Amino acid sequence: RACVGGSCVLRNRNKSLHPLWTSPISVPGGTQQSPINIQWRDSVYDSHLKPLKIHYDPSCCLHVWNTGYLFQVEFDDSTDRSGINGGPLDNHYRLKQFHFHWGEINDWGSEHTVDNQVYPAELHLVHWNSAKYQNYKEAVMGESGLAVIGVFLKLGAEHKELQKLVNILPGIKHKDTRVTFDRFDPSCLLPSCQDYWTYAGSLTTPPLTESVTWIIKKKPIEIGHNQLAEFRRLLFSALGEEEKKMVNNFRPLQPLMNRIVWSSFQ
Ligand SMILES: CCc1c(F)c(F)c(S(N)(=O)=O)c(F)c1F
Ligand SMILES: [Zn+2]
Repeated sequence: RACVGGSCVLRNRNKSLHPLWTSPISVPGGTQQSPINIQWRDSVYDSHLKPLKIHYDPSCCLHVWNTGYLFQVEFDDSTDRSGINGGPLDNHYRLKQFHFHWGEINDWGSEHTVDNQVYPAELHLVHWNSAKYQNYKEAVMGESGLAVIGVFLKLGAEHKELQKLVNILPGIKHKDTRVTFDRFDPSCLLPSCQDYWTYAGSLTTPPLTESVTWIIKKKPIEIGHNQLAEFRRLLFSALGEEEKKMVNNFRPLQPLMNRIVWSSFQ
């Protein structure tokens, strides 16, 4: 650490690691961090878990941008038009954005694992508690602030609707670039099976706050090899900087500690 004028600058000791992970990878004192390995046989069926109710209005879709760590599709969250409730949730949660995490090769890339099985990518749909908080920024920092649906991606048939998004990725190759993207309903990216696991966790990116109710779908969706290859053509780096491929943008597994993973199915 080089502490100048009270602000500590972490030295990036490891050039190949994305800057996000040269800082401590777990929050000091964090007791419910994400992602985790879900051990299927240790998960506990909760008969009181209701079906998750999901409604997304395609007209809420605004744009896609390259955050310098992943690409993110942003939604208009000024009304409750798009969101979720039911399942493990006590309130309505508004859809704010969705994004993916993936590897440089097909052998890894997801953040969560199931019985230590890794998937090549994982989709996260991020929602915030609009009954308890005024906006997303406050919800990120607060108790029961966020609900994130996680969907595993496996290689197989090309995903027709996802192709709409893949087609515009060349337009956001570099960090902080953005393109308009509208009339997209992300429920087309959910598996038809309703089964899910749920547990109390955190953001997997800074600020790593423990404000997330995770809802991890049991069944993966399929995407084509060429579609995942297109994700890997994105860059962490900005225009004019030395090119760094946007790959391996997942956080390492975190300890389960004193938590139970609940299942909506037997
Ligand atoms: C601060 C914006 C943000 C989130 F709110 C979030 F929940 C997640 S994640 N992987 O836990 O779903 C992000 F990756 C992320 F960048
Ligand atoms: Zn994520």
